[in-house]
Amino acid sequence: MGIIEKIKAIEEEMARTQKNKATEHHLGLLKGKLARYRQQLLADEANASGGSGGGQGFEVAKSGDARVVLIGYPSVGKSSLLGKITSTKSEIAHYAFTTLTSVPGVLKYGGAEIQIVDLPGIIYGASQGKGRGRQVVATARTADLILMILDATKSEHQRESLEHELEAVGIRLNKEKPNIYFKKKETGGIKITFVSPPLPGKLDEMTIKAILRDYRIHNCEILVRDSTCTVDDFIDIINDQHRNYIKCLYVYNKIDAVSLEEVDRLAAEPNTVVMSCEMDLGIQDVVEEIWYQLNLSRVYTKKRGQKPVFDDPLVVRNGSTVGDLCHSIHRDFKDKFKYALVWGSSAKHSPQKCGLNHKVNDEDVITLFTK
Ligand SMILES: Nc1nc2c(ncn2[C@@H]2O[C@H](COP(=O)(O)OP(=O)(O)OP(=O)(O)O)[C@@H](O)[C@H]2O)c(=O)[nH]1
Repeated sequence: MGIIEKIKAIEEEMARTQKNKATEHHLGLLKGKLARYRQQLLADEANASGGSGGGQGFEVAKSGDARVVLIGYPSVGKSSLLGKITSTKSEIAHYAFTTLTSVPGVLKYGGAEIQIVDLPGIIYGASQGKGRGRQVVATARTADLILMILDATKSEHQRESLEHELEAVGIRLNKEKPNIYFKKKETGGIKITFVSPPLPGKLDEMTIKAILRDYRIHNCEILVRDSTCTVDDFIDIINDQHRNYIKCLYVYNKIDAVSLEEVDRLAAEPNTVVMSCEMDLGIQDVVEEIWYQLNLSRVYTKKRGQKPVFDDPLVVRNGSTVGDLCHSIHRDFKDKFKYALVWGSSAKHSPQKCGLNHKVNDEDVITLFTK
């Protein structure tokens, strides 16, 4: 039996099996097997095409301060959005499948440069290893944020099927890595510890052991730190190098074509923004939400006696320190650092004299003094 047939067979068996106390353990084992075969399929595909992410027009060099990847079905308005928020123009035609290669565009936000990549609207079937879908997924893995563009006039099915595809290839949306410690060992057998007893229906010792046997793991240490962890969480942890935890913003386009009630309903969903590219509605909200989700801060530098440079900020993660800023300038810059003057919301008074441990805020201005 080929790998695709094996995957199909397991999926069918899972669909047939009723979920209850007696089948819980068996279902867990099936899930583990499914993850293993899917992994193998993706690896085979990558080898066959000569490396991960191969193919024409897909390998987009990462540039700028962050990367946002647009995913969506054909004709939902991805090209229209890209045309509105970035400096790259892509052709818009009134028929499906116009975007065949990924078009990197740059979104400028207060001097920060965010790379926006539009992927072909052909993601469906990716988890079955179907050609381009798999390449789309390889690029999606490199995203700091996924923008799932959805058509407000279409059914929820579009969102569910995209989520399912991403899920099947190991991309976890808006989810933290499960709180389970796992370390393979050379000897010593299997040691499993639960910080608190597992809740009913959650991950239990018997299922862990069965999955480990299936994965041919005979020596390891496991610490389940959270009693709400599920079998799926455990499978993610043992397949950790093939998992990506990525934030996702759901963007519903074409709200001009649905009722106000429907717009309200969609807008109230978590991690969701609504817009109409055609009517130029909500586009700025999308940009602001992208910036917010990326969790970045811009810090403008200023030379002594001069005005700050507002078009070329240092861009760092929220919560970064002056030390992190120095590091982003140059690896060795910290060694030369004497002190900094900071203006802005992180400063107690303007300017505040600070050391390397001072935490900066978005839009602060800084002057660095060196030895
Ligand atoms: N009613 C309405 N139509 C829109 C809106 N935005 C885009 N469209 C239409 O939807 C169609 C597809 O738009 P594109 O921007 O090419 O969509 P795409 O997702 O890039 O499509 P592919 O290139 O096929 O992946 C075009 O005919 C647009 O005119 C909108 O806000 N409202």
